[in-house]
Amino acid sequence: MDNITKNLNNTSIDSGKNNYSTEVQNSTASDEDKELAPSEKSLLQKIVRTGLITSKHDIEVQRRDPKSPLYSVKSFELLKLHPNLLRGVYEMGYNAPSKIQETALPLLLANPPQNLIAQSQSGTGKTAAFVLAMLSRVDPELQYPQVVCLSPTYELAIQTGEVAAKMSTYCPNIRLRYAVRGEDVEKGSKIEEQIIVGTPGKVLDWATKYKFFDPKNIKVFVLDEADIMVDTQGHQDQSFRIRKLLPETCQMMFFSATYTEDVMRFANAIAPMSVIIRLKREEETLDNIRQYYVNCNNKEDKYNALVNIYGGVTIGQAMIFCQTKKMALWLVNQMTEHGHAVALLSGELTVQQRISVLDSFREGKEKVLITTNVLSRGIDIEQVTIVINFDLPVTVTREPDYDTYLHRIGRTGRFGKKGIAINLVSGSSDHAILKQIEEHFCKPIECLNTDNADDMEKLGAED
Ligand SMILES: Nc1ncnc2c1ncn2[C@@H]1O[C@H](COP(=O)(O)OP(=O)(O)OP(=O)(O)O)[C@@H](O)[C@H]1O
Repeated sequence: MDNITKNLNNTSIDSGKNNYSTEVQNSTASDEDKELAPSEKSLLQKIVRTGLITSKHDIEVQRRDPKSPLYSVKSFELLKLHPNLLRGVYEMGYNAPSKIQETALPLLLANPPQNLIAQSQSGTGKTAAFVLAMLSRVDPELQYPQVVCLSPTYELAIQTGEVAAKMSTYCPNIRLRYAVRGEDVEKGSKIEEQIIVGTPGKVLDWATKYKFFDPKNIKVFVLDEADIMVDTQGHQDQSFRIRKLLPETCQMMFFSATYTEDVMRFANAIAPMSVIIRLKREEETLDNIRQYYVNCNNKEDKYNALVNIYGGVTIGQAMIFCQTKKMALWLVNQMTEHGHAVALLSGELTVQQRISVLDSFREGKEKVLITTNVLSRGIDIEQVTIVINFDLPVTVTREPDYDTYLHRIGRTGRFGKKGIAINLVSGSSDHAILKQIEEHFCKPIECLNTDNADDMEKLGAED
């Protein structure tokens, strides 16, 4: 990744000049009862009944359903983005903002700046929401970092930077620098790019040890996957130490699909007077992701179920999650021995290997990616139609890890597309965990018999 410093090219953005109000907080209420056309109603019923969501038209219908996370009453024009940013957004194929985008953006762009702690379901466009806010706040005339965005993993930092690069295609003077493993700055020099996207350790080093930028100039601080940043020991220390270096007035933006009560309290303490956008528990899982479980006796049995699914469904692409690297490796060996082309991404690969595996999977060279929790969050690959939990996500004390479950299954069903999540369960403890997950999210997880042709047909029909 030599050329990781990206010049996010073209014309300038006059940030911070828009005088936004917070009227958006109530913006959806007046349109709540807007009547749908009969054809839209019947399509909606079909969606609710079958979970079949495929076309752009379906997404447009979801935009009109007040219960959908894609619901929006505004256009991007009404969000008063800079025309050059707007051009970039439309060029990315975004026709209208999602619910989180139309709610968060006016708050994030209002003056004086205010802090925001935002929750929205996986794949509903949080990244675009905070990236647009970051880009809008930059003063392109100033050649030093003004925005810091922290991601929990290398892959996610790169993905976020790539979204920013695309969105700012027509903003030539805004530039971004990645602060991730393998990236270096010449000793004694200063970073000139206005935006830093990176992982907490590297950003902290650059700010304190090497003094590559002055944290006092930072006016926007974004924590993507905020809950894990606040909740994981290493990330927490580093994120807080960075926060302490920033000016009191620095605008804080926290985004995630999940927050525990503790994390929410903590976030509120470090980002005082925040506006909070939260979901109800039953809103956290997406209806467009159908959830199943398969009864298995042991890991060999799980492997057989997997092969049945693989053979029985014309899947787009699948991500398979294992709890340990060891299990992931075992599964990769099993599958390759039996002639299946699969990719493996786990934490011990080098960063170059990780990016190359992900690129290859993104390009569709492998249909199956076997991984661990390292890829459970944020990764956005549109063609992933099935997520399989080879192992259920559990904590070290073998309690259900609800948040990881939600993030893992959220790798499919991106932005209103349909998706399937299949849990392979063996033994009574697995069953108990699955039951708890089902009850926690108040969403049914149906039994699937992979040896039964009817069941497999049902699955195939939803593919
Ligand atoms: N307004 C929009 N119109 C069309 N597509 C969009 C829009 N906003 C985002 N998308 C697309 O939706 C997909 C999911 O968006 P994104 O990755 O931002 O979701 P997220 O909420 O950050 O997900 P996660 O919780 O998994 O991190 C992406 O492929 C993105 O390009």
